[in-house]
Amino acid sequence: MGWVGVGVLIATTGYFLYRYPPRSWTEPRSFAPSEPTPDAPPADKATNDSVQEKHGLEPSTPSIETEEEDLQATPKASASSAPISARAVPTFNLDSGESEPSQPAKMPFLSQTTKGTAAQSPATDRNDEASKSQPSPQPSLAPPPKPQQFTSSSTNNPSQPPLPNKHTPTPQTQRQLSRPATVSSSLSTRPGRAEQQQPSHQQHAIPDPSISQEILGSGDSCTRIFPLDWAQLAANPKNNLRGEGLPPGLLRVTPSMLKEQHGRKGRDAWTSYHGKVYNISPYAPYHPGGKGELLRGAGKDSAQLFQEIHPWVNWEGILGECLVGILVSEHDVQTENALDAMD
Ligand code: HEM
Repeated sequence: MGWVGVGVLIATTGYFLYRYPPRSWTEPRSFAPSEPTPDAPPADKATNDSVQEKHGLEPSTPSIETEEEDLQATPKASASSAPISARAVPTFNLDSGESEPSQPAKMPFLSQTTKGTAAQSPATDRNDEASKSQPSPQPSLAPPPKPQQFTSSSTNNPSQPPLPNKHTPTPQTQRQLSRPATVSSSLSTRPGRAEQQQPSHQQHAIPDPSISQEILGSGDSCTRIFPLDWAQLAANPKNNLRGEGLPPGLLRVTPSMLKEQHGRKGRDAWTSYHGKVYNISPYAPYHPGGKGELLRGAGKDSAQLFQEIHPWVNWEGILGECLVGILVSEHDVQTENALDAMD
């Protein structure tokens, strides 16, 4: 019997050596992934079982040979080494819990998605929220900067008294210094000023012309009114901006007549500009430079003053409705009067 067993062992060993020569032992994994079949593990198991059963009948089989046979028993048995070769390639090891934490670090564009899904997990929710709340650069979480509000109290110069008196056109005191681009651009030819001015967002009532007339006799100065108010006032044909008691046509105004219209003692303030005479009293409360500045030209020609200060301002566009007459010399008027007397 012993010889028979030895013979069977030699025969078996010779058969396997013939079937799987030793040179193929060094490359058992080269063909392992090429035969991954869904039923590989059962087939592998069955093959191993059959081998074990065979070795179970051979108690004298060396363990070294058994391991060699386990690895290379059949081609399907080689496929059983697929997990080993898969472990060698980390990208295929989806079951490994070690690769998941390192994945977001390698791929930042996936880290947010990973965080987003992980944030839904209660286990990692606290850590993620803590990490989000601390270094979060989202500006939407911060309150927006409070817009700067320009109120009459904030824009008014403390040294410059407001206009809460009887001479002030009532609805304009709360919006001094605010200028609409549309009106100002139409009234001024100065380049770049329209961009600096704030858009209008208010409705302005047309001031009562009687109030404007009331201003004429006042001694107020530094009245700054919204130019739109003056534009609306000038656009109203019912407002007699030329003054009370004047004939409908243009007057022939001599320098002596002009000098008498100085704006005091209940008289309107007239001024001349390029041969035309204007009643500047209605515009006084609306003059951006102040009433006192404007009245510096009362009773005389204002061309030089006007050109020195703001040559870009459209005089005719602002004071067109205030045109009283044309400036003539004293001699012309005397001659005309003499001719009238002769007739
Ligand atoms: C005749 C004597 C006048 C004087 C002494 C005078 C003086 C001034 C002064 C000091 C300013 C302020 C300038 C500034 O804040 O930068 C000003 C602004 C202004 N004045 Fe006169 N002014 C006179 C006549 C006029 C007239 C007749 C008009 C209208 C036709 C007028 C229309 C304006 C306008 C629209 C502004 C604002 C200009 C701007 O902000 O660009 N001024 N004036």
